[in-house]
Amino acid sequence: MSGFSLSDLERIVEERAKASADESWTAKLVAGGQPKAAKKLGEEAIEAVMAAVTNDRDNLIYEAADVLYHLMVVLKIAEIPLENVMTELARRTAQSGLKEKASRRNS
Ligand SMILES: N=c1c2ncn([C@@H]3O[C@H](COP(=O)(O)OP(=O)(O)OP(=O)(O)O)[C@@H](O)[C@H]3O)c2ncn1[C@@H]1O[C@H](COP(=O)(O)O)[C@@H](O)[C@H]1O
Repeated sequence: MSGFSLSDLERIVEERAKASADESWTAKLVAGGQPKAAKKLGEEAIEAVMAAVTNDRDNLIYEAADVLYHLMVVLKIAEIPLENVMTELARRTAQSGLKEKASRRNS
């Protein structure tokens, strides 16, 4: 166990967003605005998908880390605290994903 959490990453992103864009990738992404940052998240997600479908375990771990980091940057730009996402996930624990999907189909 690394002991490192998404909350730690959120704090780092929050802090580094204030740095100069010359010395921080985070600050550069934030300064570039949401369309660019979201596009980067999409690219990293596609790289993770490719690693998954090719059973490239090591690369999937690497790309998943890229996805989580870039998602944290996108959430930061959107001013959505990680806590809001965790609250939504917690709400979903009340129901199975399959049941939730079926309830949407019936509505
Ligand atoms: N976790 C990350 C993190 N993950 C990925 N990246 C950067 O995201 C960029 C991804 O860009 P690219 O896809 O072009 O890079 P790549 O994947 O190597 O390139 P390809 O081969 O895929 O084209 C790289 O520059 C990575 O270094 C990250 N940059 C920062 N962090 C965290 O943010 C902290 C602060 O970083 P700075 O903001 O740069 O100070 C770091 O200490 C880390 O904790």
